Amino acid sequence: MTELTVTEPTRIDVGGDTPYQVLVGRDLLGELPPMLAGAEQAALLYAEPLKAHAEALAARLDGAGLRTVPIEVPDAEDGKSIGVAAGCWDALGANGFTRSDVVIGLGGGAVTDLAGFVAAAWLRGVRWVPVSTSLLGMVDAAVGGKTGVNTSAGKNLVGAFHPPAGVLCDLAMLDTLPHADLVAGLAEVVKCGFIADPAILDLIEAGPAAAQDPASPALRELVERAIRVKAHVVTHDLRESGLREFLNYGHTLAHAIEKVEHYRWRHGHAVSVGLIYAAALSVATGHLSPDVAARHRAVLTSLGLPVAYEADAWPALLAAMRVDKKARGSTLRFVVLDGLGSPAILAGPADDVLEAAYREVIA
Ligand SMILES: NC(=O)c1ccc[n+]([C@@H]2O[C@H](COP(=O)([O-])OP(=O)(O)OC[C@H]3O[C@@H](n4cnc5c(N)ncnc54)[C@H](O)[C@@H]3O)[C@@H](O)[C@H]2O)c1
Ligand SMILES: O=C(O)C(=O)C[C@@H](O)[C@H](O)[C@H](O)COP(=O)(O)O
Ligand SMILES: [Zn+2]
Repeated sequence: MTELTVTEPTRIDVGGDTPYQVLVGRDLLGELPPMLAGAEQAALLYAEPLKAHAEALAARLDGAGLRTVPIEVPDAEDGKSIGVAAGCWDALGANGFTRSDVVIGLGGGAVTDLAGFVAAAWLRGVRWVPVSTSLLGMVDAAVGGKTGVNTSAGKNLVGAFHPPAGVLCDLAMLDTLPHADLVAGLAEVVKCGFIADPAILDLIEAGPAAAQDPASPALRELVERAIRVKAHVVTHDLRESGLREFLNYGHTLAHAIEKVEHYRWRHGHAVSVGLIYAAALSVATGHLSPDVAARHRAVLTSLGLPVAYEADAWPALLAAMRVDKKARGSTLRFVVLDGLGSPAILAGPADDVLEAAYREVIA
């Protein structure tokens, strides 16, 4: 008789005022109903590529005695708008959602950011659970309670800190994730390697192909390591009054690229270019040695991530960076590296220094 090995999920604790667990494993949907205890209804937000998964999840929730209200939203960044959120609130109202009911976001980071924001504002805050289906969502977006939508002025400019009741990272979901989206998620994993856990970089360098294989033990280890980095940070600084800013390494330029590209670039691709820029800025301001900056380029390139952007985009990028959330008045603030695992804040660099660093990024 063949013996079946049941692998228990890894449970990663996130602390703070409202502690919760991030579960990582395969075939985890059975873990969801206990997280929803006390709810009569669950709104299930998803986008079209996850429709089959949403139907399966709704059937499971119905079987557990919950009335499921499926809400299909536009895919990817098209769903991260105040108009889409308003449509979701209309659906909650039409179905009489009360404070004991829950919102579930089934999808990548875009859907879970939207779902969390819908939950944060409905009745001034109801429970929500992200069921993360993309690599980027698992290692980053679903963890930490940053929720929100984009506005015409920029990325994630409206939102709320609203921690979830729990997070499901079902690695089996990655089997259907397009390869380009999987690789995009690795940019945030690499970010965690540089700001906090260099073992991540060693693992990727030892096997860039395994890092891109959803079924590999290497990818599971990368996922868990990146989640632990984020869990530690948000446990100690949910509202980004200090430590949490370091998770924004590479993001000042990344968000500007996304805006200039009208959100048609993947977030992870923009972060990859942003990491090259942040490393170059760290070198240009005397924080970092050039060999660590070169390691950024080597690791990201080995994964097939983009490391360059257009020369003539600089004025538009600089303008977009001025509404970065880390700015204080007219002073731009960047996350830089003093060394591996040693992030710091650079405040008010001169425009010519910013432009000189950008030359390292030009295609
Ligand atoms: N809240 C946070 O802390 C935080 C952190 C990082 C990123 N983000 C946000 O997350 C978003 C990026 O997330 P993303 O990279 O997951 O992009 P995404 O949510 O746009 O998903 C990318 C694409 O993959 C599809 N997809 C997702 N899972 C799938 C699956 N299992 N099978 C098939 N298709 C699947 C989606 O439908 C979409 O078309 C950005 O909006 C970014 O700003 C938020
Ligand atoms: O969780 C955080 O804090 C981060 O900065 C993680 C980032 O990877 C993520 O893209 C986040 O959404 C960016 O936040 P923002 O406040 O700069 O919009
Ligand atoms: Zn990010």
